[in-house]
Amino acid sequence: MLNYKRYKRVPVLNYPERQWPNKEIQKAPIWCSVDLRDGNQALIEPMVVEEKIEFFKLLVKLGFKEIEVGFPAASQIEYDFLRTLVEQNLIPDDVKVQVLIQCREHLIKRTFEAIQGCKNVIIHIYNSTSTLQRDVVFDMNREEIKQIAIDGTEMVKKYMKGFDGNIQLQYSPESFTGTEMDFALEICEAVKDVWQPTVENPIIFNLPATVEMTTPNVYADQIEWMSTHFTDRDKIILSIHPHNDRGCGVAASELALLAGADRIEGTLFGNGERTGNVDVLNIAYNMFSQGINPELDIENVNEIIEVYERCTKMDIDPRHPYAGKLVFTAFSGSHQDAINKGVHALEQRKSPYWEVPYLPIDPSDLGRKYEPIVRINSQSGKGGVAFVMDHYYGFKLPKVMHKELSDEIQAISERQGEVSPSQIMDKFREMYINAKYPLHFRKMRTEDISETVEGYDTKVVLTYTFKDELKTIEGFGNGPIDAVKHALCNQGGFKTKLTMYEEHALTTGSDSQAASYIELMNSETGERAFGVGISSNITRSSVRAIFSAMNRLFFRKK
Ligand SMILES: CC(=O)SCCNC(=O)CCNC(=O)[C@H](O)C(C)(C)COP(=O)(O)OP(=O)(O)OC[C@H]1O[C@@H](n2cnc3c(N)ncnc32)[C@H](O)[C@@H]1OP(=O)(O)O
Ligand SMILES: CC(C)C(=O)C(=O)O
Repeated sequence: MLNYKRYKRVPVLNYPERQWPNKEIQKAPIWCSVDLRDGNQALIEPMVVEEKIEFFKLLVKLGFKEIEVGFPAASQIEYDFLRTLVEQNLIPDDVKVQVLIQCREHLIKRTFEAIQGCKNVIIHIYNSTSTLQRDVVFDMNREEIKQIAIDGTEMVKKYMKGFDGNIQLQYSPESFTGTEMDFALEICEAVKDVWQPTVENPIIFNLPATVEMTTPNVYADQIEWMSTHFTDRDKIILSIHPHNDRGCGVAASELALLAGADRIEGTLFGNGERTGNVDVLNIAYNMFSQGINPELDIENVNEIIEVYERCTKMDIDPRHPYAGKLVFTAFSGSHQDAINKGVHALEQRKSPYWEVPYLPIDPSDLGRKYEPIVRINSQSGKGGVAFVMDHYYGFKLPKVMHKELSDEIQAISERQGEVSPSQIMDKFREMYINAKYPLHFRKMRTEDISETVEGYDTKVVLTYTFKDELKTIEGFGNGPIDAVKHALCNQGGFKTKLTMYEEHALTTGSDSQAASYIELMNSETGERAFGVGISSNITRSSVRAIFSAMNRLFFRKK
């Protein structure tokens, strides 16, 4: 049996004044990417300088204005990377580079050497403040831990004197979520007192869920409590830095935004320590799907995936929100049916809003234009097959035809598994369009007859083969379709009734084709069959559909 008694419940904050449950996200936060630091420090193979440069360029292209580039005092690669950014002039003027350092003098000194030449830098100092780390890692009391932060801030003030660019200070009470709130507040206030931020150059207090320890509402309470208890709130940017240990990083971030966070640190696709940092793209796409401008240029998720996978050597899970290969694909019949109907309704209503069941956003808005929304396997239904015929080949099959084709495709999928669109089209062609034996239409001439013959106004002279023998016959009817049907029925001794007729253009432009769909009923037996014809001429496509239906009704092997 699982020994759950080994685990203590994380204390929750007693905070009944909370306001965040009544709020809504209204705008994008300040985004800060920590891919090149927190993400990178968790990789099996951390990125080399060239990979970091490529990744940095991607982040700039996506619109990140704050990018943590590493821990330059930690290793030569980290140091060299920042120097390369500076020396190759790769940091746009409107982008702040952020560097992480422990509150230790030799590391701070080295970091200031690394940032020489940068215009805008966020110096990010941290120390662990949680009850557990104070006890087992540092063996220090609250005052001693606070002193580390104060000393670190003073050291930054000392070294910034010889620096030309703009410095903003960020302080993280690391392991914040395991820290008593009054102590987290006390230590931040102590740092603030030393730093003396201004409204123009606010200090960033970054309150990390270094380890996600409990439910997202508790993190939101902690963030709102801090936000409402800070003094000089207008001189503070409240930043969050959630991890995803319980799989709730995105939820915790969203609730923390409601609770007053101004800024989010996270990574693309949630790379990072253990289960990762929060996935900032996920949050941004969530905002986008609510009609909020995410203020990131994320309209080509495939390009982001490509650079990410190459540089980090990590894969995106097929079910990853927005980015996974399968997240915009429906295999199951009822989902496909609803998507098929939803897409048609969208086209017909011409609404400016995207509203399709099971698809929270239009995949093409993320640059996922060419990926299949509907894939066909044994779980699929007639709506899915109709969707494939329409979306890949432009055939808008009449509803009454859906089942017959779908039954055939289902039989194939039960034998072989997934059925590709081209296999579906091949089957459709084989069943309907190529139903040209024994009756095969060749040509026809139509005449309007003013003096009606037996009440008909159209005469056709029809040439076709029957079992490869060429024949030319005449027929009369109300319009060419009726006249051809009568001609064939009289010639062959068949009695039929037309029970369905639909047609539409297949493509637009000068070489457009028409598709015609017909259902004929054998008036003696009640049996029915569909026929399909295509041609650049609408009359000819209808006649081909009649031939197809006649062959299938009277000559198909049962
Ligand atoms: C939650 C996070 O992600 S925090 C960021 C973590 N990232 C990294 O650690 C990656 C880069 N780090 C490194 O490469 C190394 O840690 C270095 C180069 C920075 C420092 O290396 P070292 O000095 O050899 O060792 P280490 O990091 O283990 O330092 C431990 C010492 O620093 C102290 N320390 C740890 N964090 C801090 C801090 N934030 N401020 C001040 N002192 C600290 C510890 O108490 C310990 O002290 P002790 O030696 O007296 O016991
Ligand atoms: C340095 C801090 C912000 C950190 O990475 C964390 O707490 O996860």
